[in-house]
Amino acid sequence: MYRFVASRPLFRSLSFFLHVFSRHSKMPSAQVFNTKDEAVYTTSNGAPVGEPYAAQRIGTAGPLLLQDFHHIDLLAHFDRERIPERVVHAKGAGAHGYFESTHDLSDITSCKLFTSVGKKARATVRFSTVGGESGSADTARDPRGFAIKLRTEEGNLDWVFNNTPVFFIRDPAKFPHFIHTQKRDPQTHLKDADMFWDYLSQNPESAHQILILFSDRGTPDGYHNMHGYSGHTYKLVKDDGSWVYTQIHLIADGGFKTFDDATAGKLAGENPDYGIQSLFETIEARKYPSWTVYIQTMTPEQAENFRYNVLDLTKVWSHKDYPMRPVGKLVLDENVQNYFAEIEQAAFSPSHTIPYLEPSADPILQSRLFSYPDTHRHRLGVNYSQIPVNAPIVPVANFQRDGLMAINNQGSRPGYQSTIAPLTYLRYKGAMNGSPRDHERAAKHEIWIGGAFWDLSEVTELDFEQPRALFQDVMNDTDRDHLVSNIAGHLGNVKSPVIKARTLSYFASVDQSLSDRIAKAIGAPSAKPLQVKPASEAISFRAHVNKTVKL
Ligand code: HEM
Repeated sequence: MYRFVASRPLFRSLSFFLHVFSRHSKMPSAQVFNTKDEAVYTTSNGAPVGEPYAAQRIGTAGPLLLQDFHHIDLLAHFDRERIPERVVHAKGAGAHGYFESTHDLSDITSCKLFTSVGKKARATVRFSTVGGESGSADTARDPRGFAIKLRTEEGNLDWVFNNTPVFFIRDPAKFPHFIHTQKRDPQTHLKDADMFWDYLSQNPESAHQILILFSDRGTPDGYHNMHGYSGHTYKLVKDDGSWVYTQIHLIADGGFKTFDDATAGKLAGENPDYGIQSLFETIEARKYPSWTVYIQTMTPEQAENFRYNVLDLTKVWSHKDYPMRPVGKLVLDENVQNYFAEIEQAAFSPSHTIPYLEPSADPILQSRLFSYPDTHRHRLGVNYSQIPVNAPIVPVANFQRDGLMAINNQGSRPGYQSTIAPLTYLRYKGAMNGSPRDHERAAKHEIWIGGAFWDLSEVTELDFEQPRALFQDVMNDTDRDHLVSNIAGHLGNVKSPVIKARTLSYFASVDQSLSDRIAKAIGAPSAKPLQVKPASEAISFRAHVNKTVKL
């Protein structure tokens, strides 16, 4: 009795708040159940229950009764509360908001979202760390995920981005190896510095990303004070079949704020949920976080003359040669009502795209197009796209039927191409992969002809140019001091002298003084750069195109 009397005023004000909030919620798929003041406590089949804490038993001390559905319902559901956490990016935070187009891109794309100034799409965003489990610290040194779902009139567009413009790998089969080295050792079940640097020093194309990760950008101040980058090259397509390569950037209007290593480490102990909390409280205080969305573009001809492979995710495009062009704004203005329903169950995929915004042939991106829906089927079930947070705001009409949790099973519509209730087919000229294109340039980078190769990229001197420029020209003295001490703090834990020496060679390939400063800090001998082929022996994108494409 005491429990109910004591908790009722709190329950009443909370449920009133949820009720009011849900009525005004702009989030189309947010669901709030039983928040009305007069809600009656029930079993899952809606039958009223007198006392939630009571269990049926024989007498007052005998065994429990199987007929007490309330009790079984309660426990059985509780036993199944957990779903698999994401294999990577398990720890996260999220909110809702909107994207608004501020500039007309109709000279380069027919994508409706980007060709009409003022067009808006409701958004759900999930930020995350990568390597840690769902209870790990928000301030860990790690890249951050920045996943955005935009609900457009032509279906959902997901931008599954990170807060760094480059990545550790460019050969997709390396991903599970790399991730395993960031997670726990199979025997000790501990994170392991030897494993971490053993992998990286064998795969030096990671150097660019590692320099960013071990700068203070590796420990952002919360989730909403950072930029987001597509990293991958995408394609913006026009109705006439012409297209440009593009890179997408979200630049935080409040700037990219970071912590130094000591502050991040302290917060990891004191408040592991710092990022979740600061995002929620910032939105509650109506200081809505916002980003300006820009693109860089490159024509197919420019791509063939670009110094780097346009499909290489370890490289950035110079802003001078490929200027940033504004596109729109992303604003987060609504906290979730129910974290699990609206964020944990959110399923983002680079393959969720809309007409005229297409993936490039970047092999990592191509591999991700498969991996995300695959993991969603495992994590959330085959009908994951019918969960309210994932459901498009436009009607879905196709021939997919049944399966676990089929909530929108498309009524009486026949499950085959039928003349009884035919579906209408919109024959876009330039829409989605494989549609007809009449432009010669499109054909050139669209029709790939060649043998089936086991492809694996090679590291050359070219791979150290951008990290070297980052270290020597972009970073200032403080940045460089922090970089050295952040790396030394981690590499100093490595036990194997061989791995330590190879890692110092890896950094010497970027800059000898960087390597020597780290070596001094960890008390190791100076190391020479890795032996790799000269930049002139790197296979250019033009050579790849000419080798595999015949018109
Ligand atoms: C071959 C390379 C990659 C593979 C196989 C891969 C695979 C995965 C998988 C399986 C998940 C878990 C998804 C889920 O359970 O919902 C995930 C999450 C994620 N990945 Fe990747 N990933 C790769 C590279 C990348 C890259 C290059 C980026 C960014 C440019 C990225 C950004 C993200 C983000 C933001 C999430 C979290 C999505 C969310 O918040 O639900 N990943 N990745």
